[in-house]
Amino acid sequence: MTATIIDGKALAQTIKEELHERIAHLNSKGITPALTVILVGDDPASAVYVRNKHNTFTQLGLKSDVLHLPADITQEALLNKIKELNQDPLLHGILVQLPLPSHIDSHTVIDTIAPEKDVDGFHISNAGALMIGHPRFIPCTPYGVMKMLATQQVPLRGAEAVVVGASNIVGKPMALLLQKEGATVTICNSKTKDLAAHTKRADILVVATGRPEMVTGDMIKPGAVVIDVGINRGEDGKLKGDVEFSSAVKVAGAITPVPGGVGPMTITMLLVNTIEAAERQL
Ligand SMILES: Nc1nc(=O)c2c([nH]1)NC[C@@H]1CN(c3ccc(C(=O)N[C@@H](CCC(=O)O)C(=O)O)cc3)C=[N+]21
Ligand SMILES: [Mg+2]
Repeated sequence: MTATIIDGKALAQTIKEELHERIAHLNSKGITPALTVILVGDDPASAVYVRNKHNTFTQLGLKSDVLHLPADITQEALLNKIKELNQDPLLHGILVQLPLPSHIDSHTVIDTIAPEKDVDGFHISNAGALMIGHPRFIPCTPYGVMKMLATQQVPLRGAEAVVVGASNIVGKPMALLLQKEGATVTICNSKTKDLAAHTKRADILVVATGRPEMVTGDMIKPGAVVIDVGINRGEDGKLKGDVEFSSAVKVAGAITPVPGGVGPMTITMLLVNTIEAAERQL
């Protein structure tokens, strides 16, 4: 038995094709959805993601700007730049690429973005909206995972879901979205005792730890749906997930690959959120 491979790249393509109509409608009203990505410093991995986002946006006819700021920019100067962008009526989305240099407090930065332009869904008011079950902008990675589960028709009501990783960007919003659909959700973290005892109970296992190949086949319930959010670049330049694919694929019922799984869906949901931000102007 070998698992179904959940093709994130193909699903991303399908969703993008469905967006053409919405983009054309906005265009007919004189609106071009526009995103500005702020990149601070010159982390090579961040530069790759920012380039991927920019290319995806321009391919669909959306406006995309990258604002590249020096690593030693003061927090005040960065906040002022965001406040300026908040005021621009032709701009619908603002994304500050994370991580930021250590002299900058990322919470302060994110909460300076106008919530209605926070297409990452990281602002405290967007996080709160999701928490109470009335989401405004849903963070792109967990949003993309929910689309993958829906397309695979994975039953969520009453399912045992285990999320490994408790970040504000992935783990916590992922857990809330699964819970909203009626799953029983366990959130594990780096201090969890006997992680395998939890993961082995999961019908749906989402792994977002940033630790390469830490979940292995023996930690997976036979037939489970395994979602690998990890993107770790090895010394050989190859991408590795947080799940050891070679052993997991023999046990799981369905699994996302890395690359070509969650990553392309993240970018697609950023498109969706930016288009939605623009549609609020209609
Ligand atoms: N404010 C903010 N929002 C983010 O959404 C955000 C961020 N900061 N910081 C970094 C992470 C990472 N991230 C990825 C997006 C797409 C791929 C992606 O497209 N991956 C491809 C391949 C990428 C490759 O080849 O390097 C794949 O998995 O198939 C990966 C990673 C968004 N992030
Ligand atoms: Mg995101």
